[in-house]
Amino acid sequence: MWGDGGHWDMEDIRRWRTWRDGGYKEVEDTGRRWRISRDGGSRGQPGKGRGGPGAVEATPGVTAASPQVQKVMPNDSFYFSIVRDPATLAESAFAYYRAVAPAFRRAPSLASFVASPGRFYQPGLRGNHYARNLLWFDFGLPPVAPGDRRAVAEAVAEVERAFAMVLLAEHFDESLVLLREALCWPEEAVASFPHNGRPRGAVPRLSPGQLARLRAWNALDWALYGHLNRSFWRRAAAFGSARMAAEVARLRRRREALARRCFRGGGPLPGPAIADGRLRPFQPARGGAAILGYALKAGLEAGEREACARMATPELHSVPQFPRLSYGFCPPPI
Ligand SMILES: Nc1ncnc2c1ncn2[C@@H]1O[C@H](COP(=O)(O)OS(=O)(=O)O)[C@@H](OP(=O)(O)O)[C@H]1O
Repeated sequence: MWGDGGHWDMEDIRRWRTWRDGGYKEVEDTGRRWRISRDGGSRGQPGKGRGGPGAVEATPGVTAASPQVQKVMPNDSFYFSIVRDPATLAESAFAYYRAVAPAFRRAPSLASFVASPGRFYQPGLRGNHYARNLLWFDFGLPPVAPGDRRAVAEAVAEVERAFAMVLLAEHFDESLVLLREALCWPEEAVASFPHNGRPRGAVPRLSPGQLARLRAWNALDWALYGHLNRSFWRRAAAFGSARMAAEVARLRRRREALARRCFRGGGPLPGPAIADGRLRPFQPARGGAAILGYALKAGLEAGEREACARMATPELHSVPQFPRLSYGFCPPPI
């Protein structure tokens, strides 16, 4: 994603900064931990992305939903987030957060964790939020029993109310097309590259049975994801399938051309092969697969180099630049 990414754990950060009225304001974390992630939570006044100069926020976790955030964000802020199938999210988290989640660490392998996660999981242990219902956690939703259908439905409705749009990681390009449309962004605004990926071959293939087990283990996330997935496809249908296909194809062509122009090797490289520390993605502990990033081609002229570097920069280094990039472009309504 364009510099987003939750592989960066920000548990120790108690404040985050947001841009408004030409200056930075610090927003106090309400006390619980949060992380920049592929999903997140925020209340505020969603759905008014059109027509105003309001900020655009791809939110981090729950604390973005706090009244403190609402105080400093413009009323017409456009809040969006992104979710992923909880089964593949769980596999990714197992690979990435093994060192910090006791439930993952205690399991001798992914297969044994998937076979009986309850054997290794103890609720409340520091780091175990990575091991169960991570989307739910990141959205800051209250802990409810998965069988409590009413409570689950209320929590899901709250997310739907808070976010003008929730994207799907599995359909990242379609998501970018819809986001661009909602915000009247120019095409170049969504020219971006996947970050924090793993080399092909390093991602284990889960069997249908394993996928089902992980979805059952993450039942709250599965309920949330199912709902948001349906909303996403309703929006995509309204956009039009032929139009979507054409825009996605154009986005991919643009990305390929940019990759050839900007990056050494024309694509992602394992982090350790990237000499520039500002472009090297964080590498998780405990011998996981190398996380991929991008190295710039030699000989780029200054302007191009800066543009390429922006797209190559992992979230760890690019988050501080977010505020100045956060603007919508829709003309005001007449
Ligand atoms: N553009 C795009 N399209 C599809 N998939 C993408 C994209 N960008 C990132 N990714 C995948 O997201 C995973 C990394 O996510 P994050 O950077 O958010 O990190 S985290 O897992 O939340 O910590 C990581 O998934 P895994 O490889 O399964 O771990 C990335 O491959």
